[in-house]
Amino acid sequence: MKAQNVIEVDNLSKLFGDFVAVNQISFHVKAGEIFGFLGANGAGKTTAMKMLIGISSPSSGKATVAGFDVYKQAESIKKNIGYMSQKFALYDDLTVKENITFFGGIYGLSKKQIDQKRCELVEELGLQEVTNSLVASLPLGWKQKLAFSVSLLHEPKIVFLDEPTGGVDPITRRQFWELIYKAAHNGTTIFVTTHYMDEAEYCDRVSIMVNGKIDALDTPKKLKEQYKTDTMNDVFLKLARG
Ligand SMILES: Nc1ncnc2c1ncn2[C@@H]1O[C@H](COP(=O)(O)OP(=O)(O)OP(=O)(O)O)[C@@H](O)[C@H]1O
Repeated sequence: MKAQNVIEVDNLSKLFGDFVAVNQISFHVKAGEIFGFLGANGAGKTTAMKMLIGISSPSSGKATVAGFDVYKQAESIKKNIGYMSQKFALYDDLTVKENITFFGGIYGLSKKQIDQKRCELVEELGLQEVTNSLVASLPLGWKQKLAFSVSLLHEPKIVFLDEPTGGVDPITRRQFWELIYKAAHNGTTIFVTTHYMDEAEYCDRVSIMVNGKIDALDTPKKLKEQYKTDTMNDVFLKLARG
């Protein structure tokens, strides 16, 4: 692994029977980068991400995450990353405090570390009034911000976010992205999938998957120049429509 790359992917593929869900993708992500992983529904983003977080073995190709091989060192990958998706987030039937304590324990933090992290997190997110409320009772945007912060409890090198802001309004999404910027500023690498093109504009670099392949990869500025458009939305539409 080159020193500055925390994710290196080389010709990675995943087949389900005869169906090629991920087709020989190659890219790298640098330390501290916010990397947007875009594609239409069914393009293969989640399948690719599952290989990178060590829960699905590739059919062929190579990849390392945080310096660990996805085939042989999946357990080390899991210890060095954070993960958040719409489907896997927090426990609705535990309180804010209980969720932080539970996940802190899963991530191997001591009681002292958990208490300290909980104080910082509650302060940062302004959750003082709701620490003993069930997560189920919180607005979705608060749940997302809390889930993101919980995914960073063990200070992972990389955090993988699979459509983290689905279903909330643009202002709440913008607030979520402020947390992302802060984490990136502190050195955490962000790998994020999204269907919101305003969010694609916030990324350092963006890849766009079409039918299992990466058809474009660059900074939002360069992609807009290359496709002669003013918005990432138009870049996306040009690629997705072929
Ligand atoms: N376990 C599986 N078995 C068979 N096919 C699968 C499996 N998982 C995913 N696929 C197929 O692989 C393709 C890519 O799916 P994937 O979920 O990776 O897409 P995606 O880009 O994440 O889409 P979305 O934006 O809707 O989440 C789809 O056609 C999907 O039906």
